[in-house]
Order: sequence, then structure tokens, then C-alpha cells
Amino acid sequence: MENQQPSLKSRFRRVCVFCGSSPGKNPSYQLAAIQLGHQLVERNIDLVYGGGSIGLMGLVSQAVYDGGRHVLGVIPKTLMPREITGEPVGEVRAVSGMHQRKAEMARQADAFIALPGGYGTLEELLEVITWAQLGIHDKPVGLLNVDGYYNSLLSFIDKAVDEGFITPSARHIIVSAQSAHELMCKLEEYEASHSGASKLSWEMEQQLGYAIKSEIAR
Ligand SMILES: CC(C)=CCNc1ncnc2c1ncn2[C@@H]1O[C@H](COP(=O)(O)O)[C@@H](O)[C@H]1O
Repeated sequence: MENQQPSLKSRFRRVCVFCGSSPGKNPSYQLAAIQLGHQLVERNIDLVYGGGSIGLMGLVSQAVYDGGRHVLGVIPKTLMPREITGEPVGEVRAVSGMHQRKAEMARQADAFIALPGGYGTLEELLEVITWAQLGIHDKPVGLLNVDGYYNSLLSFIDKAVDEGFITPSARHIIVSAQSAHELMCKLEEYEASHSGASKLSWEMEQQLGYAIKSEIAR
């Protein structure tokens, strides 16, 4: 256990972190992953993430675990061999596939945070933003913009607003900050203001998912 600091009270019980399965070239990405882990510990928040010990995923999960908080890794059975994702810390929940993993991580979390990452991270981030836009959840979504890593994504999203593809209220779904501490403060204060076109429930979304899947299978 690290230095014992008086813990802050948080509105979140558990946060889902999406991040690179690679460490990234700039050491500031790795530092940010560890700092985010420390922020969660300081605020008595547990972690749910994609499981495994590789890249930034390993750093954030280790920091939360070492700080004494609960860590839940949700891993598809196909990614479970240790040579693929490494040795996870904490509790591991096996699921049948990538879709189930995202649904399970989302269900378990009170908020989402994306650290720098690649395709997997972007896909997970954009999905929870889309779900917020549809009103499937109203959990805050944070982007940790370490050293401007996500500047071009944020500019692109602003262009999509200018061009009429994203509504200004949906733009506010994304809360971004440059440090873990600033991001956590902003997320604690966030109030969902976007109005989902339809207020779908998790259950309806699940049914939709199954309906679509069986359509695809045909
Ligand atoms: C076969 C292979 C390449 C395995 C990589 N090993 C992985 N192990 C666990 N989760 C992962 C892996 N790759 C992608 N993910 C998921 O996608 C995100 C990271 O993808 P990426 O590195 O940003 O794109 C994570 O949040 C995680 O949920």
C-alpha cells in the first residue's frame, strides 16, 4: 500500500477505464495511467477494465490494485490465454465475446474514462458516447487528453458539430482534461444535459442487440 492519504468522497463506486493495450512511446502516457489509478484509490473508487496486464491497461489496474481497491477485469474467453493479455490482477470475469465484454464493463461502471490508446480504446469510447446520445445511460464519459494526444479527435468532433452531424448538446457528452485530477473533478460535477432521442433502457438495448445479431446470422 502506498502513502495513506485521507480519502475523498466520490459519487462513483466503480469507474470503467478504456486504454491502450500498448504502453505508448511517450512516458507521460504511462505516468498518466498510474496517476489515474492513484486518483481512483484516493477517492475510494473501484475499477472495471478489459483485463490483462499489458500496456496502459496493466499500469492502471496495478495502481488501483496496489492501492487496495477492487479491480474487475472482463475478458473474452478467446483473449484469456496469458501469452495474449498477461497476468491480470484482482477479479477476472470471463465473457463469451467482445460485445458481451463491453456491455458487462458498461453495466458495472458509474462512469467511463479513456486514456490514450488505439483502435480498441477508440471503439469502446465512441460506443459509450453513442449509448449516452441514445439515452441508454447517463453516466459521465471522460477523456484524459494526455499531452494533447486526443487534440485531433476533439477537433474532428468539433468539425462534425459545425457540419451538422453531431448536435452541440451531444458534444457535451465528452468531458476532457489534461490531468487525471482535473478530469476526476470535472466528472464528479458533470450533469447529463443531452436529451437522448429515445430513452432506450439497457434491457431494450440488449433485446435490440440480440435482434440485430440474429438478423446478421440469417
Ligand atoms: C490478440 C491481441 C492483439 C490482444 C491484445 N490484447 C488485449 N487484451 C485485452 N484487451 C484488449 C486487448 N486488445 C484490445 N483490448 C481492448 O481494447 C482496448 C485497448 O485496445 P487498443 O490497444 O487501444 O487497440 C482495451 O480497453 C481493451 O478492452
